[in-house]
Amino acid sequence: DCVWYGQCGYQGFGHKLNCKYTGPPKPFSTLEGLQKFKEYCPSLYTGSNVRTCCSDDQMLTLDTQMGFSRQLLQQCPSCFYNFMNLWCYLTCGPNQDEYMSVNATKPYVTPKNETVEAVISVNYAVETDSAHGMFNSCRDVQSYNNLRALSFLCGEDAETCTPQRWLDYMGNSLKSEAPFDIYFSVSSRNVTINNTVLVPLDMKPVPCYKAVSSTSKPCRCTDCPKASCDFVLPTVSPLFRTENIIIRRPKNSTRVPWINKNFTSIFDITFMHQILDLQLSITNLTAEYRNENITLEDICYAPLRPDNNNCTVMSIFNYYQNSHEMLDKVALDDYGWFVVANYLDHFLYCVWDPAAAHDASKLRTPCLGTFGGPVYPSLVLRDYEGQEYWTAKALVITFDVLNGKKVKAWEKRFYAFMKEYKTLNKDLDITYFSKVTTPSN
Ligand SMILES: CC(C)CCC[C@@H](C)[C@H]1CC[C@H]2[C@@H]3CC=C4C[C@@H](O)CC[C@]4(C)[C@H]3CC[C@]12C
Repeated sequence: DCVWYGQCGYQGFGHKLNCKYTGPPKPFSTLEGLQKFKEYCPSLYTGSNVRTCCSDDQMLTLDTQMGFSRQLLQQCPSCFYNFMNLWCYLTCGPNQDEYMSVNATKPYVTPKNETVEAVISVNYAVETDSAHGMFNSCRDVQSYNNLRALSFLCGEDAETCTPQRWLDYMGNSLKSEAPFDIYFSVSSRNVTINNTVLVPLDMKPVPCYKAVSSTSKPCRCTDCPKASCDFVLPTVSPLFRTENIIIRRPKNSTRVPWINKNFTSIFDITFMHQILDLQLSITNLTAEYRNENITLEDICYAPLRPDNNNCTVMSIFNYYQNSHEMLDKVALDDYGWFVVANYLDHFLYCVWDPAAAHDASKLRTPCLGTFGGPVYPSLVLRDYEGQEYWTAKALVITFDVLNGKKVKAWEKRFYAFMKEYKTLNKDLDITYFSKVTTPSN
């Protein structure tokens, strides 16, 4: 039986909650819902009259929330399949109540003026081997910027991530995109939570060196070290390239005090506008290749293409969506007199929670970059003490591009532009270079 069905109101910033429901699973009511279910949850699909614990609109929510993870993981089909199964069983599994229980609810008044219960946290028991199997199938999946996909999905470096930490991070509504808290129990024995016995879910994960079905392939060996060569690999070509700029200011530049922190001079607002201008000029550069005008957009890595063509630009300006206007945004107190939050408060929030859709200051502006992913502070700042990012002495801007002939042409234009910029801005200490990043490192 089910523990929830359908959606009941919101929590936080537009996160949809589910309605508590104890009863048998139900069929989908639209073709769209059914198709999404078939696409994302093939292992639960038993035919067009399949009965599940998720409504059509829950499937649409799952679809919209999956974009970023899908882009990161789908290149390794077994990993993506296992990852999806975790969310499919949670959202739709017809025997939900065996491995899941509702932990807390809040009242929700329906449009028909009935008061029902909206689920605000759940317990989810996952079998130990299943959790480890899923984790292992995904742990080496490569992503851009020399990082593994897990570095984006685990909230910490892939190196230190563990199955439990991964699940805990994803289930934490303050940190990930989870609409409510999901408390995971990884166990090989039954677990009792608030007098309810849960039988840990066996998801039957597929290892990354095996194909999910006869029509799909196992993962590449760069994404799955165990997938060695019974399957022939194309010669590994360096997939990604990054164009990097590092900028410092003279030592004696004035610092920027704000609240109780002494921000370094790179956080000076005028300076930041200047460097944002530099970044935007680079985004708009055009180069010629075989009588064709190419721009960064033609060669860049845009993880959410075709839905979102914005290039991956790793820079602190993406905390402000690369917009001068967003950088200047301030929130005033109730009397419209004092500034209670500005770009520096936003910065402090975003370095702590780069994937946030909204900061927790009065600004309520997003941290997510325009390319649809988080910007990790360690990639965009240099020379800071510990985790004290406001002490950083250098800004790093990285443009992620896909290797190819067009890139060479664009790069030439980029170098020429940077050379000139350097001569015109002698007060800045600027370094720029390209880096090849092969999927294997
Ligand atoms: C990008 C990183 C930080 C997070 C990766 C995990 C994401 C994809 C996971 C974490 C929690 C998950 C959500 C948990 C609960 C629900 C409610 C359900 O009715 C629809 C799916 C939905 C909305 C899931 C969608 C996918 C989800 C948002």
